[in-house]
Amino acid sequence: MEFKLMPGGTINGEARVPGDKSISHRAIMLGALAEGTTRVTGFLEGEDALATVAAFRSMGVKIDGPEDGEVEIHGVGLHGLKAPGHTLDVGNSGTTIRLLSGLLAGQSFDVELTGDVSLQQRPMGRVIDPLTRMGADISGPDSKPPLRIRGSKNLQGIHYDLPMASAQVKSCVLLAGLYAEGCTSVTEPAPTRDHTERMLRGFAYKVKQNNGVISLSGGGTLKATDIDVPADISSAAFFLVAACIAPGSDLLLTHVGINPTRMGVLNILSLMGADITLKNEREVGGEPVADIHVRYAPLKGIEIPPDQVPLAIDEFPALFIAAACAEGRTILRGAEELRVKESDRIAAMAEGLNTLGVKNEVLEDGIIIEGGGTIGGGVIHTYHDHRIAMSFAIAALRAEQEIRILDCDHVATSFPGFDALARGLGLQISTRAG
Ligand SMILES: O=C(O)C1=C[C@@H](OP(=O)(O)O)[C@@H](O)[C@H](O)C1
Ligand SMILES: C=C(OP(=O)(O)O)C(=O)O
Repeated sequence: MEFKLMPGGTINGEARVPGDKSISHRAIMLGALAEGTTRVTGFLEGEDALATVAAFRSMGVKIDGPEDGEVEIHGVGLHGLKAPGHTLDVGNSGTTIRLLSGLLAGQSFDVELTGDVSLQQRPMGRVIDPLTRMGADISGPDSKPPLRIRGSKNLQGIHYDLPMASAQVKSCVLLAGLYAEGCTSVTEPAPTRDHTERMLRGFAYKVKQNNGVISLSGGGTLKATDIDVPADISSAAFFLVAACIAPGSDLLLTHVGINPTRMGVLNILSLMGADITLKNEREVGGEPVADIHVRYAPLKGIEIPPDQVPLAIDEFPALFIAAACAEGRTILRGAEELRVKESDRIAAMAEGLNTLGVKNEVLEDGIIIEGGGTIGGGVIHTYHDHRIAMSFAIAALRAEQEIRILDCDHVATSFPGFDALARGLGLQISTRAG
């Protein structure tokens, strides 16, 4: 599928974007391993979260739905999973493969995990290393998928000092820790999203946090609970930026998760001069939520504070579009993790910005973008990456010519219905098979 965008437009109205991808994955995983039935509302019916559902169904877990965002998971307890009998293909989802690696390292059966062409290029050494230290038997060619995990290993709790700021690695180690003897603890170089810790507590599992050390002990049980998944701030980010850059825009995004470990996009846009206000702040099932009101305001380029980088990691493709529309220069450093996402997001964004005539300089760990010039048009390659596709779609609001975006099927991994919602809010987007 391709997107075609006519230049210009404003963004107006009210919308609730689909459910949070990180929370949706974790709801299925913990619900499956809990005692009792977990009911989820607001679940993301995107391909990544559905890959997690399919994986647990293949391991004998009865899951009803999703239907209109509602899912019922009939938990089998921490030791109730069954051997899947075939390779688990988790598609495009890095979160699924890395978190599952931790959970499956402590099972009594062998399992193989793989994914699509993009996932097969992503580094798995980052989970193989700590899991091996815990006593797991896990390997993959060149430390990439397919991953083979041999069961019946007795895992030992370890302390792991994460070499990179990654919530997936942190979560992988903590989830393996549920099956390990003794205490498993982690420290991270910078805070990353804490949905796993919050949700474990929601399932009545004790997780401690002391002076930056996050720890739990193996051998407990998870108790089923109800989960209301907020709208995904990573999906909201495209429309936040869209409304910021298109003169005349006025947008309300409802029920968005504003967990402090996900707030980087709001903090960075505010530093750039955005007109954003949070309304109706509340807490839903252990996660803070708000309605976000955003109006057009002229943006200025900034040097992005390093502590905001892990808190906005998936939002940088959209933020690069904001930077292209801002007056002056925006500098991002310390974001080398962007190179190992669904695509090398620094390279893919730089290539697209070049196509549109936006001056930029690629750094090993970031990019410098010269904003305020004209944005042209052209043909964009997405490299199998949903966030590259959606970012260049919103760039059309300030472009002078048509933008064609190739290979947009992957948008459905995180944001099913993006094009229809975007059209309803004012983006001049059409789709075509291709
Ligand atoms: O834990 C999670 O749900 C995620 C963690 C992040 O990945 P890293 O842990 O690789 O930074 C993020 O990019 C991904 O979209 C979701
Ligand atoms: C990096 C992402 O997801 P994952 O790692 O789960 O593939 C993303 O959604 O931007």
